[in-house]
Amino acid sequence: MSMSMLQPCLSGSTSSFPFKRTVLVCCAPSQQSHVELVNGPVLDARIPQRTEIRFGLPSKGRMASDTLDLLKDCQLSVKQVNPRQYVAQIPQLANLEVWFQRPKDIVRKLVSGDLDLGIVGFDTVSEYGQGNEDLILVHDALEYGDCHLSLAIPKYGIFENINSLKELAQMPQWTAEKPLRVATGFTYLGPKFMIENGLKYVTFSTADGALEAAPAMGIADAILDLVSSGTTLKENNLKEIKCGIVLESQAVLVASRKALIQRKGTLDITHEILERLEAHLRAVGQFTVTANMRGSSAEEVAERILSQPSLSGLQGPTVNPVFRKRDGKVASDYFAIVICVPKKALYKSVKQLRAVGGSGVLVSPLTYIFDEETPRWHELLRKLGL
Ligand SMILES: Nc1ncnc2c1ncn2[C@@H]1O[C@H](COP(=O)(O)OP(=O)(O)OP(=O)(O)O)[C@@H](O)[C@H]1O
Ligand SMILES: O=P(O)(O)OC[C@H]1O[C@H](OP(=O)(O)OP(=O)(O)O)[C@H](O)[C@@H]1O
Ligand SMILES: [Mg+2]
Repeated sequence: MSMSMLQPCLSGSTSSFPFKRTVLVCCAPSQQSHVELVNGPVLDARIPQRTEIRFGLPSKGRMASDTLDLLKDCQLSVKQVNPRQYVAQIPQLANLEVWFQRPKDIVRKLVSGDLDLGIVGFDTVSEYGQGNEDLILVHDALEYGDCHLSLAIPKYGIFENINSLKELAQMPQWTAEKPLRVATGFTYLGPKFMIENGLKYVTFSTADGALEAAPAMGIADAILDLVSSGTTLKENNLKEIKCGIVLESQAVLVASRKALIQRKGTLDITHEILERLEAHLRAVGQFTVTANMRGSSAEEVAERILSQPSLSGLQGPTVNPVFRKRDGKVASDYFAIVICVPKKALYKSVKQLRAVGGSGVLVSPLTYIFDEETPRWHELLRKLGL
């Protein structure tokens, strides 16, 4: 494992944008030409000229398949000719190109204007976006990729009785000459967190993976890495500490503010994607339940249903008369009822339905629940000042 020492950026700066552009002048003066090296994204008021809207999705890693599955569930299936082809289409969304990229490159390319929209983990937006105001969270909770970025220390040795960030900070061992050594891939968020929490004597090293090995190898005292199940920490004799969580993360939809405002069609496409995501994620936790109930009127049936705590549905039950012909007359002594029920409460709800006379109970999955309002859309317009 190669670990390069990083200078902890203890200057207190929270943003390293805009990046600088270096212009090298080479060749003899007579045949002078300019070679422009771009060291990083430049905060530029213009956006690259193109007519297509670009949507960045994770090309591999643990976010990749869950992202495609979510889009598919929203009827936005991505058509990719083969897995090594990095450009694809979503037939439902005209004029949109999907580009498969590594999550950190999605964030970098949103900042540089080479992508307009993207789905990545919130940790990646925070680490590689570095607070850049051009990045806008359109949907902050896509409900997969859950993890948290956390500081962890060994369970043994000098750390045996250390259980909080405060106790770690107060350990007499850390001095200017012998600072706390932290191994992390989060070289922006790590130092920022330490500064904000008043840890003065800290130094950082980085590696591309298997960071949990660093303390046992004697390379670091602590690590700052993503945790989901906690198994990797446990298997390497490490523990999390109180107040040691830097951020909670899950998959998010992020956009470039400049693209939303300046690139024709971006706002409309974002609206459609957002509406589908919100409506689908609301629906995921619910079932539609239909049943028949005998009764004298729709009101009387509704009253019986509403007497049960788990049967009120999203906005109360829908009760429709079922008409039947009896002795030559059309009558309705049966009613069809429709309610939405949280998946977790399904069995309880079915029992309550039966208790008030429900029969022929049908349960079906829901694809979307479109509300009148899309709260996140209004929030987006507000952020954009529109
Ligand atoms: N246990 C976890 N460890 C790491 N990432 C996780 C975990 N659980 C969820 N994630 C999410 O998955 C994202 C992508 O992780 P993954 O390691 O697959 O990709 P990557 O970091 O781009 O690839 P690599 O680790 O090869 O550089 C993370 O940024 C995070 O949002
Ligand atoms: O809490 P857990 O469920 O155990 O997950 C946490 C581990 O998963 C990630 O590593 P990854 O699998 O990406 O391997 P890597 O170290 O090679 O990046 C992360 O960097 C942790 O090491
Ligand atoms: Mg990884």
